[in-house]
Amino acid sequence: MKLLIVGGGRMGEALLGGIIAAGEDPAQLAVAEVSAARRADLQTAHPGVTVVETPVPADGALLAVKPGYVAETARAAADVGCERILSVAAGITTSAIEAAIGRPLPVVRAMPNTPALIGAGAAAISPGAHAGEEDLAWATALLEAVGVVVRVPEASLDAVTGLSGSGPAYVFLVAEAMADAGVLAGLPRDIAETLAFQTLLGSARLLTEGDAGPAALKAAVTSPGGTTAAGLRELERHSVRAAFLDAVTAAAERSRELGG
Ligand SMILES: NC(=O)C1=CN([C@@H]2O[C@H](COP(=O)(O)OP(=O)(O)OC[C@H]3O[C@@H](n4cnc5c(N)ncnc54)[C@H](OP(=O)(O)O)[C@@H]3O)[C@@H](O)[C@H]2O)C=CC1
Ligand SMILES: O=C(O)[C@@H]1CCC=N1
Repeated sequence: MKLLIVGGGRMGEALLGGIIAAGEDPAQLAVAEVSAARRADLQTAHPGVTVVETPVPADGALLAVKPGYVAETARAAADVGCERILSVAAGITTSAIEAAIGRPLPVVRAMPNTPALIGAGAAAISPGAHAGEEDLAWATALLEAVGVVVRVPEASLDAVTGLSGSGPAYVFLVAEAMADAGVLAGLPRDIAETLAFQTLLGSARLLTEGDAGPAALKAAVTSPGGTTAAGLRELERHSVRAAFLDAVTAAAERSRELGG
């Protein structure tokens, strides 16, 4: 096996689906998942992938279990002969994983996000004490198959978790709120959702595909004395900007707590 994913939950399956969609041969992939019901779902959704209850040997193991299970699953993957470990768990440090394994195996820590499922993920990675350039290149290639990857010092991974790891949930909340607002303004639900979701998609593409930053793009929508200025005044009055600052700060702090 090229890759063993330990934990076939929401993040594990998003990465599995993204990696297969990017062209990886399912016969080279295995998933170890404790829940029998999840194993059945995974086998149906991803034909050709080896779905097992406990880890099997692979070139590398990607740990996508809850933070509390990382130490035991890292040890189990190392014990069956996986040659390097990539953990995507919030908060759990490479030194904690290395201590759990008890011998110098390369460990890389990453924080991806669920848009990896459609190849639009954002991930940051950091090496552990025994991970070299080859190990980082392995982890980068894996995650680049499903989105963009940046390298950060490990101390920054909690901030990454608060911003882009948890970030899709903030955007989905905004999407819900915009669609609700359209309904409040008198639009049918399906039309409000189509317009709200496409507005988010188009705006994200302008941010990522063009040269202009958010301030210039916002100014281009905001006519003097017009509708957008009236709407933005309400967002500022409700401290939406401060709410995002607090949300990312709280999520980063929670990531630190999970590690402790
Ligand atoms: N969801 C997200 O958007 C993101 C999550 N992450 C990280 O990914 C990790 C997984 O999160 P998420 O996918 O949301 O969680 P889930 O609960 O959806 O998935 C974890 C899965 O692992 C299974 N599991 C638990 N112990 C073992 C074990 N020993 N061997 C094999 N499988 C096991 C769980 O089974 P059971 O439920 O029966 O215990 C569950 O199916 C977390 O550490 C999280 O911090 C990182 C970035 C984004
Ligand atoms: O909510 C969580 O703890 C995980 C980590 C980042 C996204 N989901």
